[in-house]
Order: sequence, then C-alpha cells, then structure tokens
Amino acid sequence: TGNQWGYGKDDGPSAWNKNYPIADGDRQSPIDILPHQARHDPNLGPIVLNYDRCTSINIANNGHSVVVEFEDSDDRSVIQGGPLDNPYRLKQFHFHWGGKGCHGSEHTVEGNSYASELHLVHWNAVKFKTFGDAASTPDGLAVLGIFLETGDEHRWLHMITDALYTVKFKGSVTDFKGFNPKCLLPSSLHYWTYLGSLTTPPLHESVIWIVVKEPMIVSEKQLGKFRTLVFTGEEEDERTRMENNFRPPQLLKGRTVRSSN
Ligand SMILES: O=C1NC(=O)[C@@H](c2ccccc2)S1
Ligand SMILES: [Zn+2]
Repeated sequence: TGNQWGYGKDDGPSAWNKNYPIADGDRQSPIDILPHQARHDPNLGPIVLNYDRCTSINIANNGHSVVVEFEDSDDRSVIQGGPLDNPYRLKQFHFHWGGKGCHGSEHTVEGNSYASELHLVHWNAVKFKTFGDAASTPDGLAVLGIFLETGDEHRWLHMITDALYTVKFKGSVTDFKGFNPKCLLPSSLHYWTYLGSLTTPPLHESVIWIVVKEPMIVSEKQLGKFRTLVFTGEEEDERTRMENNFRPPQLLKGRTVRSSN
C-alpha cells in the first residue's frame, strides 16, 4: 500500500530513487560537512529559539523513528535568526541512530559520523498555510540538526528514553506533555547552514538546514534504549529492531555550506 520505504537492503536509501526520483536531485540531504571549506559568513546572525511557550503533545513510533509532536496552530514555539527570513514554527523532533557500537548520524563532519542525530523540524507559517505545503516547497522547512556523541549520561534525555517502552511498536502513540526540547541543546549554537532536503521520502528539496557544531553528550545506555524500539507493528510476526535509520551523505553538487562564527 502506498510508497512503503525503509532502511533495509531492499527498501533502503539506495532504492528510494525508484519511487522518489528526486533522490538523485541537486539539493539532497544529508551531506558530509567540510569545516575548512565552509564559508564563514559574518552576516549570519545567531540562531534564536523561542521555545518557552512550546506545547508538546505526544510521542510516537511512526515505523521510521520516534517522534515528539508539538502544537503548531500559532507561533508559540519558533526558531528565527541565522539564515532564516521568517520565524519557523516547531512541528516535531525525532532522532536517527545506528546499531550497537555503530554510528548513526545523517550528516557527517570530514567523513566522521556521530552516534546519532536529533532533528527539530520547523515550518514557515508566514508563507504557507499548512506543514504539508511548506514541506513540499523550497525553504518551507528549517531543520535544526544536533549531533549526539556518547559519553556521560545526559541529565534530561531520560525524559525521552523513559517513555520509549510505551512506543515500542510502529503506530503506537502516547501522551507526552510538558516537554521543552531546549533542555536537549548543547551550550553553543554555532552552526553550519546549507540548502537541502528531507532525508526521508518524499525527499522534498524544501529544507534550510542548520547543523549545530557542538554535539550533545548522552550515555551508551541512554542510546541503547532507542534500539529497544522496532520498525514493525505489534500485530506483525517479525520484530525488526529499529536501528540504522539514517540516510548516508549525498553529493554536494556545487552547494556552498556557510558557517556562523
Ligand atoms: O530532517 C528530516 N528527517 C526526517 O526524517 C525527514 C522528515 C520527513 C517528514 C517530516 C519530518 C521530517 S526530514
Ligand atoms: Zn530526521
């Protein structure tokens, strides 16, 4: 039914161009970031996150990742500044991760990948009426990418990992109120920015990417809890562990990556 895609051998990133030919497009994501080739742009101001009145709604397993959705009917939680001309509303955040001992970030830095990557997805509600419209139009979305590196335990990530057992199976959704993702961010928001795409089908080339340089540090134990999720639904026979749900880096095709200071 529909265009089912995944991260396996037959339905994974190398097969996506069959149903989504834009997979071979000119502004695909993620990319390998080469800091020394990024253009430092003094006109790039700081990223400003106004999340203090954000309203988280639920946490869900959509068969590809674990997603926390937010109320986006007004400008209560927005990102602005940096490369953005308008405020963009927070819609959801989710993660991409690897298998045990394997890294799973989507963006890489000089060929190095991190253990995981957090994506905070925002949409331009000034120019578009719906998230769907924004997601299918250039620069309709702004995704803030944060790398996760293993080390000490993250003091707030347990609020997410403690809820993961409630969304083990594809299609499960549970209430998740009162969570402000600002608690997940590293101390510095220095970033790289470039024009790219969704990193999953439909791979629309609609994203202004803002990738934060400083990773957040989480423990291997915390990361391991993401791997207790499964791609499959409760009613299905097989239990396919949810891991390695990342797209590898795509060709830059002449794009410029800019760097805040
Ligand atoms: O940064 C991205 N990560 C994803 O899983 C893609 C996506 C696709 C649809 C909605 C939200 C995000 S785009
Ligand atoms: Zn993502």
